[in-house]
Amino acid sequence: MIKSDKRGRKIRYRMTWQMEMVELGSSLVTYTFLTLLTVMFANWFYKRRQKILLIEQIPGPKALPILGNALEVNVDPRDLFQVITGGSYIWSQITPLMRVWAGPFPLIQLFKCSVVEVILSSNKHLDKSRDYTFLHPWLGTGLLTSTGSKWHSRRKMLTPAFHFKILEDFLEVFNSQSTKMVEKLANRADGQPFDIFPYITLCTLDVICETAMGVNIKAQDNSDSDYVKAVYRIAALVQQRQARPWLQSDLLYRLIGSSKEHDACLKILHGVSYGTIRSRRIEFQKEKKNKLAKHMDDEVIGKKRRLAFLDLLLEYSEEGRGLSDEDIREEVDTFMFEGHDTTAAAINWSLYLLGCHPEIQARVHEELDMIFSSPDQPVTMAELREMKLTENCIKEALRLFPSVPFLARELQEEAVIDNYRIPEGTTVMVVTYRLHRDPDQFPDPERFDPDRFLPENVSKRHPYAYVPFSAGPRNCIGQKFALMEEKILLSSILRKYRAESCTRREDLRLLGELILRPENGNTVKLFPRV
Ligand code: HEM
Repeated sequence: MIKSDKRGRKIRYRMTWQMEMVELGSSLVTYTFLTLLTVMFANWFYKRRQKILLIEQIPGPKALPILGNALEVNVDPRDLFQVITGGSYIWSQITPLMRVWAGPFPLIQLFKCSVVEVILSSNKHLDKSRDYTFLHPWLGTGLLTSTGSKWHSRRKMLTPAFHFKILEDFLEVFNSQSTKMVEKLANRADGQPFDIFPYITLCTLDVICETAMGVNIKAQDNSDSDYVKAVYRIAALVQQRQARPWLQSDLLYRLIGSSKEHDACLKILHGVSYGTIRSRRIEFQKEKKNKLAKHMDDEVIGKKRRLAFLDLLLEYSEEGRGLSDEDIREEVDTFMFEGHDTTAAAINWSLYLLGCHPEIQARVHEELDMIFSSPDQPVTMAELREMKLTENCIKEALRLFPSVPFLARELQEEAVIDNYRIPEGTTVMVVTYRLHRDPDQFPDPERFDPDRFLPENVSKRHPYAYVPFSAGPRNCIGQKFALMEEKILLSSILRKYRAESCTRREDLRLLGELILRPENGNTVKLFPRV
């Protein structure tokens, strides 16, 4: 071994046998490590190659190495939805499923009911895709975004909060909040065009807070809601990240993305949800004490207590069943978002389409006039059951403009779809917007025709042809709630007013971020019905 002395002269030392052993040992470790790394890389490379070979058999557009098809969707965010659905339209003419590359990640889009059924009906493919991880800073891993055993236990825990008995108790809130909305609209019912979207959104926000959270936040009295603005902005930011692979690493997002704006939105959103939990916790404890003081505890009167959503979570946390404040917060954020934005969009789309089709609106007016003796009569379960045409209009609006225009799962094991082997780890996306326009299931698909939902027509269709609430074990937990709310809010507007839509179908611009909305709001003219 050669070393230098203080003056830089080379000196040859004799290695002791111990030193030689140490050197040999460290070389051995290095060689073993490098060999292991090479084997692991070769193994990874081989497996990836196998997957790519399988994926490449599925029809789809040509893709660049590493970037895949990402550049094709690197467009103005306002154009993204049209680009995605435009591409899917062309491919849906020749194949029920299509392959694209989201950067280095394969993504399979499904457009036909037979292939959608394979995924949605399965008990195996329940995990959400990596696109949902960009929602984690906001929604944590609440019911919408969680996977595996956490999702199972939360779903089981929260299902009783949507029991029909509880939904019936919510009728009072649906009625009172919709009355408030209709009163606010009275000032606008002068035949002048205005955007009705915010009126409906604030009403659905009030509804979800008062029903599920037990807190009246009076959003309708504060038309300039920071919460709603933050929801819209964060949805746009999340979608940008999903579409652009170079913004997906947290580090790069901090360096070149809009992370400051994202964090500012989070501050507003979490501020509202924590505030809601605090208010309800205080009320909930007061109510419990009062009940005890009056010996009104439900167990004493021999009835099992049914708790609405947030009370159920608070009860669980007080019983020490492993629900932290953070756990409650993520569910509250999930339900506040899923529970108001989806329904607001659906009511707006129904009103928009009825405003484009005066002849169908006249039939709805007729139905409502038959059911209600006065425009102010509160809606009960009996009237809800009778609103058949109104319900079919809502269903048809959800077909043409599903509030959730696509959803995605990540395969935990290989799936065979339309004879193609799709390997584990692949993202599979149901393009609901395209599925609902399949001419084999919905002839003349762009036509608004609520009679498609008459029982005799429904029975002719494939059960997975229409899935606005998703389907199977991971379907929407709030779908009954949503339909009740939509029928009450929409009918409360139409009992008092006639609506005319100011935007023609051919001029519509769609914004499909997390929720499908008209880009420029829903401009209508309202006229009082006399
Ligand atoms: C028109 C109204 C609504 C539509 C169209 C709708 C649609 C959907 C869809 C398509 C999914 C599946 C999403 C996915 O797999 O990524 C879903 C899930 C969910 N929805 Fe809704 N939804 C509506 C209203 C509501 C309401 C009112 C609530 C709550 C009160 C709600 C709560 C949820 C939750 C928590 C999930 C996740 C369920 C799970 O993964 O177990 N939704 N919804």
